[in-house]
Amino acid sequence: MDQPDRTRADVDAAELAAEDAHVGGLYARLDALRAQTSDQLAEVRRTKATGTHQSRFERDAFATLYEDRLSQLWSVENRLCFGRLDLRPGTPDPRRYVGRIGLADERGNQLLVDWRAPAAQDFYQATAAAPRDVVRRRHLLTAGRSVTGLDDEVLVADAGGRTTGDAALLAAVNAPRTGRMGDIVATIQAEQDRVIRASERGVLVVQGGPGTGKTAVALHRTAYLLYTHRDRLARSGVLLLGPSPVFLRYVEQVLPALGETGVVTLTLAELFPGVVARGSDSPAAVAVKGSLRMVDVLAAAVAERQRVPARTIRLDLDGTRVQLRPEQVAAARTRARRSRRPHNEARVVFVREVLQTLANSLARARGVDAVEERDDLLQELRESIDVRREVNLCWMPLTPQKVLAGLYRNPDRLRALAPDLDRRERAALHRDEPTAWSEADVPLLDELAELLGDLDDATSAQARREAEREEQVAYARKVLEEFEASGVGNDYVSAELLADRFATSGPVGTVAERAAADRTWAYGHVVVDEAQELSAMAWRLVERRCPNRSMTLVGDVAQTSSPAGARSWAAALRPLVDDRWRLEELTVNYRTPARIARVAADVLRAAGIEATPPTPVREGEHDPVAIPLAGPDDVAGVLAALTAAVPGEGEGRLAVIAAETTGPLGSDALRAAARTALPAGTVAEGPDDLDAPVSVLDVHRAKGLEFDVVLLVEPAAILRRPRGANDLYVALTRATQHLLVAHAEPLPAGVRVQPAS
Ligand SMILES: Nc1ncnc2c1ncn2[C@@H]1O[C@H](COP(=O)(O)OP(=O)(O)OP(=O)(O)O)[C@@H](O)[C@H]1O
Repeated sequence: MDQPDRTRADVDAAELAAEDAHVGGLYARLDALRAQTSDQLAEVRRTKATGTHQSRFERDAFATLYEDRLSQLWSVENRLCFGRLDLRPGTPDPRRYVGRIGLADERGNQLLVDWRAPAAQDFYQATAAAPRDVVRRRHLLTAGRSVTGLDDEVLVADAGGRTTGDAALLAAVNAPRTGRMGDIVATIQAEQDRVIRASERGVLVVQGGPGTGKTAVALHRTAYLLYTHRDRLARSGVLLLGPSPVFLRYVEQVLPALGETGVVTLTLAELFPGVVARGSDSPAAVAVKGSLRMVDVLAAAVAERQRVPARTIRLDLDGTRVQLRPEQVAAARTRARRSRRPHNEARVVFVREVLQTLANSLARARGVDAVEERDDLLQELRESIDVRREVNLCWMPLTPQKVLAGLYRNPDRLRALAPDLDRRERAALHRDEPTAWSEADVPLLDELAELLGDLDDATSAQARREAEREEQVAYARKVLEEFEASGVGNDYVSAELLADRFATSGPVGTVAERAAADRTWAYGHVVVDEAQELSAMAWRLVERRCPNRSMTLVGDVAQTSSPAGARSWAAALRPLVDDRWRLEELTVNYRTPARIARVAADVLRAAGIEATPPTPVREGEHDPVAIPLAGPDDVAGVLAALTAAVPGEGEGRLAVIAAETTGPLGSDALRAAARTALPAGTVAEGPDDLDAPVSVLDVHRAKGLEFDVVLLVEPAAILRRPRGANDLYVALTRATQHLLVAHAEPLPAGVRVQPAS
C-alpha cells in the first residue's frame, strides 16, 4: 500500500475512533438520564405512599409520566445517534449530531438533535444541487453502542473527503427482512422528508408506486406531527387507519421505536364501536355498498320508519274512547322532521305532539279542561300500553344495526327504498344472515348512526369532555405546586401533561382507548394508508372522525383492488373536499430491484393502466425466474420450488402468493401442504402470522407487505380477479431480492420471465 492510502486509512481510523468516543458520550448521557428519571420515579412512588385514595391517584398519575419518559429513553437505545451535519463555518451550531431523541447536558448544551427538530432538517433535505448550509452529511453506521463505519456525503466540493452517501441507504434496503417493518429514520430521503414535515393543515395526498416508502413516510410523519404539535395531538389523538389487522401488526413496532405510543391504529372494519366486522362480501356488494347512492337509500330507510297509519287508530283509555287520525299523526311527523334532529332525537318531538293531540281529545271526551288537567292527562297517556305501542309503530327508536339488517333481509323493502339500484345491485345487497357485518357495512352503519342520533347526545358529550379537561388542568396545577414544594418535579412535567395523565390513568382509560370506543370522537389528525381502497361511503365516515380535515392520505391508485376504491384521487376526494387537497408524489422504489420492477411495469403497460412506475434505487442481482407447473393442481411442483427457495437462518423471509384463498393452488391448500412438507416452525400457521420464515398468502393479504423472496403462483389466475391487473402489479412488487413465478397457464402479457437456465 502506498503512502497516501495509508494516510487516508489513518485519517479514517482516527475519525472513526473520534465518532465512537462521541457516541459513547451520548450513551453515557442517556444512561445518566435513565438513572435520574428512575430516581424521580422512585421518589414519586415514595411520596405520600400512605395517603388517601385521592393522593395515591395523584401520585400514580405523576408516576406514569416518569414511566413513559423512562420507556421513551429505553426505546431509543438502538441507533441512538445515526448522523452528523457539518455546516458552513459561521452558522450557529456548525456541527450537529442527529438522532432519535434530543439530548442536552446538565448545563443545557445540545448534544444530540431530535431528527424531527428544525435543526435536523438539513440532514434530510440538503442535496449537492441545493446544499443549503451543509458542507458534509455523515451517516454513522453502528453496531450496538459502537460506531463501525462512516459514510460521508460531501456537498461542497472543497471540503475534502469522498462524495458517496449511498452506503447507509443501500445497506438498509438490502438488509434481510424480519417480518416487521423497521424505521427509516437514519436514511429518510429528501422527497420523503418534504412529506413528513409538510404542514398538518388540510388534506395531503401522498401518491407513490409500490416500495416508495409511503407507509414508512406515513408513520414517520405521524411521529413528526406528534413531536411538533404535541399539546394538541396528545389530547385529541391521531388515528392511523390501515388496510388489515395483519398490516397493522406488520408496522406496529415503528412508532414505539420512534418513541411514540398512544396513536390509535385501527382498520376500517373496527371503526364502528360495538361491531366486529368479520363477514365478507361479493365484489358486487362491495361496489354498491361503497357507492354514494347509498346515502339516499339509507335516508329513505330511516324516513320509512316514520310512519303515518293508513286508518284511524282507536284507543281505549280507562273506558274513554279516543281516536288518532292519520292527518294528526302526519302533522306530528312534519313537526318532528322540521326539528332537523336525527330520528331518535326527533322522536321526542313526535311523541310530544301526538300525546298533546291525544290529551286534547281525551279532555274533550271526558269534558274536562285540557289546560288545567294537562299533566295528569299526559301522564295517563304515557302509562297506557296501547298508546305506547301505537306511537312506537309510527316512530320506533332505532339502532343502525336494526335498520340495515331490515334493509338487507327484505327484498320488497329494498325495491321500494332503492329505486336507483338495479336488480343485480339489489340482489347483491340481499342477505339472509344480515348481521354478519362486513367491512363495507361499517360506513353504512356509521351513516345510519348519524341519521338516527345517539341516545347519548354527541354535543353534550363534547361539552362534557371540555369541562372535564378544564377541571383536570386546574387540578393538575395544584398538584404540581404541591409536588414541587416537596422537591419532586422538573421542567419535563407540565400541568397539561399531568392533566392528560389524570384523564388517562383513571377508570376512563387512555386517550387512545377512549377515542377508539367513542364514535363521535374528533381526532386531531387522521392518517390513512392504502387510502386508494376506501369507498365513497368510507370517506364520509373518515371525514366525520376528523371534522377539521387535517389528514394525510397515502396510497397508489395503480394498486386499487377494491371494486369501490379510487381510480383517481380527484374523483375520490371531490365529495370530501372538492379540489382543496394537496398532492405530493414519491418517485423512488426502495423495495423492488429494477430487474423485478421492470416486469411489474410491463404488466401495467400491457393492461393499459396509466401510471408511472417508480424508479428502483438498485438494479438487483437476480432475474425473476419462471417455474413451469404440470397443471392447475400441481401442488408438488409448487412445493419443490418452495423447498429450493426457502431462505436460510438470518437470510430473511419468503412469501408464497396465490390468487385466492381457496382452490387446489389457493393459499389455504398450499399452506397446509407446505406445513406438512417443511420442517416444523418453517411455515406460518395462518395468513396473519408474520414471524415464521415462510408465509402463504392470497394476493389481497399480501398488500403493503414485503419479503426477501416471493414465489408467485399462477399469475393468470390473479389477472382474472376484479381489477386483476392491479392485483398482479401488487403481487409482483412484494420482493426485495428474488421473484419466482410458478405457472401452469401461459404467462399473462407483460410477465416476461424465463425459466432458470
Ligand atoms: N429512505 C429509506 N431508507 C431505507 N429504507 C427505505 C426508505 N424508504 C423506504 N424504505 C424501505 O422500502 C420498503 C418499502 O417501503 P413501504 O412499505 O413504506 O413502501 P410503500 O410505498 O408503502 O409500498 P406499497 O405501496 O407496496 O405498500 C420498506 O422496507 C422501507 O423500509
